[in-house]
Amino acid sequence: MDGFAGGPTAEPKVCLTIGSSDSSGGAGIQGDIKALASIGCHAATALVGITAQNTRGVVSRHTVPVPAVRAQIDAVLDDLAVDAVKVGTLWSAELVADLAARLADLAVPLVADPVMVTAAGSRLYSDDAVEAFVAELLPLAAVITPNLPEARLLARRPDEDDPVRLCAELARLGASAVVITGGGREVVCDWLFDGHRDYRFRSTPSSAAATHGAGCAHSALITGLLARGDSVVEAVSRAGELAAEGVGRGLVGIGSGESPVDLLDLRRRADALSRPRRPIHRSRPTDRRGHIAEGT
Ligand SMILES: Nc1ncnc2c1ncn2[C@@H]1O[C@H](COP(=O)(O)OP(=O)(O)OP(=O)(O)O)[C@@H](O)[C@H]1O
Ligand SMILES: Cc1ncc(CO)c(N)n1
Repeated sequence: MDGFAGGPTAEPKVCLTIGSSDSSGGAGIQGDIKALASIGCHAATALVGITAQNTRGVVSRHTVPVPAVRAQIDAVLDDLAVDAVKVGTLWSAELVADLAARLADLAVPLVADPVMVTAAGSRLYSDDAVEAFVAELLPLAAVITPNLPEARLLARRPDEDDPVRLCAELARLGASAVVITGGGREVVCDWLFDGHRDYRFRSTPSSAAATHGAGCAHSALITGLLARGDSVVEAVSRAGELAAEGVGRGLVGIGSGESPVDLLDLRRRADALSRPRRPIHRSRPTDRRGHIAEGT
């Protein structure tokens, strides 16, 4: 059972994710939708870019015009009661400035994942977008979630190896809370500064080469968990565990490069559907879904 025996007790929260399409379906907006669904959240989306991408890297990228991004965000915020917002790929300073202007008065948590380089090593930002992010979006965010190379770029500390010092520097630049993710084959450790204390969350590293989308899933999970009312520390801790599980059961075999994480446990779902169905005994004829046919 999935815990619905007595009927659902909580309504799904609504999260808006602002980011780019990944044609291979593992990261970006597609990854966010799956990660949010895995924790019972409804994902609304605003596309800022389109990548032609597979598990080996980004082949080409196209930006969505800033007014078209703004129109998507307005359409969602004007109608849906959004409980938290995530921002991913940065693309350009013009986009970052417009997002900051639109999101400045947001009354719900904003999670900013400054995606600059993908797991396969492809670059997804312009230099002026980094400066604009630090000046305009970073101060608005409840949490920022760079990985170690991204944290060095944002903090302008190219030689700093200590995540705790990088968290402190990003907090000094105005971030309310900073998570530096440290996925890897040998050690997996995320560092958090929540504005008060430093924390370290270790996960068991999965040797499976299925980390495509791990960072997007992690920040989307934090967004959904904040929407559900978790504190920053709780959300970061649980998101790290769930992301690590997603890597552990990642879809090795899909794509020849860095295969996608799996937050939705697709193998279990595929397996459940391929088992023979039990016959339905009813006195009246049923349709293919087992519904009793009308008028009989
Ligand atoms: N090999 C691994 N084993 C277990 N968990 C992992 C592994 N790699 C990453 N993770 C998990 O995924 C989360 C995201 O970490 P990672 O450092 O890979 O993000 P990222 O570099 O921003 O990813 P991306 O390039 O997809 O944006 C981490 O919190 C960690 O828990
Ligand atoms: C579109 C997109 N966003 C984010 C990432 C991060 O891995 C990616 N690979 N592609």
